[in-house]
Amino acid sequence: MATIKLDQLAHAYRPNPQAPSDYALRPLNLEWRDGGAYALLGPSGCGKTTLLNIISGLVRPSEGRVLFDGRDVTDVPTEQRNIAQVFQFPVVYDTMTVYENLAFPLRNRGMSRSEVDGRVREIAAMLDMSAELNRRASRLTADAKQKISLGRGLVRNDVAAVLFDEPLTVIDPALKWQLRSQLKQLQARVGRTMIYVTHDQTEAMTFADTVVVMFEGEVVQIGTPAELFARPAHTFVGYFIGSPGMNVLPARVEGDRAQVGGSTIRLAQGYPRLPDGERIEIGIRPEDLRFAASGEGLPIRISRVDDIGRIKIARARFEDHDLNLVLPEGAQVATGAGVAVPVPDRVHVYAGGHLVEGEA
Ligand SMILES: Nc1ncnc2c1ncn2[C@@H]1O[C@H](COP(=O)(O)OP(=O)(O)OP(=O)(O)O)[C@@H](O)[C@H]1O
Repeated sequence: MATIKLDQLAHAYRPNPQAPSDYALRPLNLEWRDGGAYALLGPSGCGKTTLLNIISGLVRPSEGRVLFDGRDVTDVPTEQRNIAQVFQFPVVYDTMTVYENLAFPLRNRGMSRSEVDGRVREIAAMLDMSAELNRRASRLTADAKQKISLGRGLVRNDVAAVLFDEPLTVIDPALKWQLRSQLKQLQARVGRTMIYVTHDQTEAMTFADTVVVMFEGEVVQIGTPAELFARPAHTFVGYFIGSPGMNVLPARVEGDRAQVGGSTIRLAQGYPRLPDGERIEIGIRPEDLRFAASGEGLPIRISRVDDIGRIKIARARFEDHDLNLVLPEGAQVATGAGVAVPVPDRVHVYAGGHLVEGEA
């Protein structure tokens, strides 16, 4: 196990990068705690795989260093980094049995027969594969093969970290739920540093204690699932996490007032130091807007109410913008006019996409 530190790291696939957009990974400093359960979350093309491959050594960063427990491994090849990696698609030996597949990484390291047997049976039990140990891998479904890949990633207990790159892509949706929570339990039990790459917020939130959110080659927020939800550090985080995502509205902010079109929204704090020339927006979660038929609030017109079971979502227009409100269970709201009342201390202010701290 190891603490993994990325020091002034950046990566460009093209030579002589100049503009930020030339980088697949923009400069970052990041420390992955020993034994932590991390998710690396972001949309397609944001640089997740690049970052993972830099940690495993498949890609050499064009700038900066990778340190394992303080040791510089930037130029150390993958095989010597002691990393287990699980990919999107199964990597198994078809001619071997499930048992032999799981035993392979251990036998390779010269572990004794009884130790190998103990580890293989333990991992198989964790993955509900004990009954299939003697079956040949070629006879198994894609789901089962991917479970073997997961098992092979988890079977060694001497690895610096286990890296998962969208490991549940080929798994049947019903089994996905089960495997996702099993993986979380496994992580807690084996206590190894694990980094799980995904573009699926539910997968990230279920697996990780700490979620690292990436957007356009940049790490835009690192936090617990609750922190990401409560205080998105970037408009992208607000939009990407939560269902529906945060409402983001262009605004003019002066002191403790935000102006959206002809409406004024009171803020919990003042914002005297907003940078010049940046796009100013406010973000309000649909959960932080209360609907009222009339009274003080933002004038809205509800066009549709979607009942999605536990909650209802009102789709509305406000000052020429779309606005979503989450309505509590049992709320009876018809389409038409009303007001939306925001919780003042949950209205966030953003400049150029990044959260700005208010001043009391
Ligand atoms: N070998 C490569 N050569 C050149 N450009 C690359 C290479 N690999 C990735 N890129 C580019 O780097 C950027 C980041 O890609 P990366 O695969 O790291 O993103 P990702 O978030 O993992 O996306 P996905 O979820 O689609 O795999 C993208 O613009 C991609 O086109």
